[in-house]
Amino acid sequence: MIEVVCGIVEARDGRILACRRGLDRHLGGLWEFPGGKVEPGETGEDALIRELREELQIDVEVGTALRSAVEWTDGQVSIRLRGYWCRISDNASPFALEHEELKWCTCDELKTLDWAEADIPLMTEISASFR
Ligand SMILES: Nc1nc2c([nH]c(=O)n2[C@@H]2O[C@H](COP(=O)(O)OP(=O)(O)OP(=O)(O)O)[C@@H](O)[C@H]2O)c(=O)[nH]1
Repeated sequence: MIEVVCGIVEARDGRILACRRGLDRHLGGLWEFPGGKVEPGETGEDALIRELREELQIDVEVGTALRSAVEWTDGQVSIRLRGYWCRISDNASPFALEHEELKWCTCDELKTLDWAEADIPLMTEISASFR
């Protein structure tokens, strides 16, 4: 089981960052929350800070973890996905080094995107927190 962490990156205006995976990657073209695999010796928070620097060139403050940890497999790849709320600093703007597209979304816009399957339970929890 591969440990994967992702960031629910919230801007000041409450919008959340959705990222579309590169077309040539696993689950290419689907939407995800930015993040990646936890390396040996890293905490989830460490991995998230590293990944968001590497793929979006942003620094974030990592906050609380979502309650849902999602176990998902397609028969070849098995992951445990954990999400953390993150704050982006005021003047930072993400740059898509690895993603096909980035989008700052309202809660309603998030629901319209075509998400990687493992992200659906995270989405449900996030939507509930906006009610
Ligand atoms: N980052 C991320 N990965 C996700 C999400 N949902 C989901 O199923 N995954 C899957 O989790 C795995 C980890 O993804 P990744 O490719 O971002 O990780 P990485 O940057 O460390 O990988 P790499 O450098 O080995 O390609 C992939 O199989 C990816 O398809 C998500 O919301 N965020």
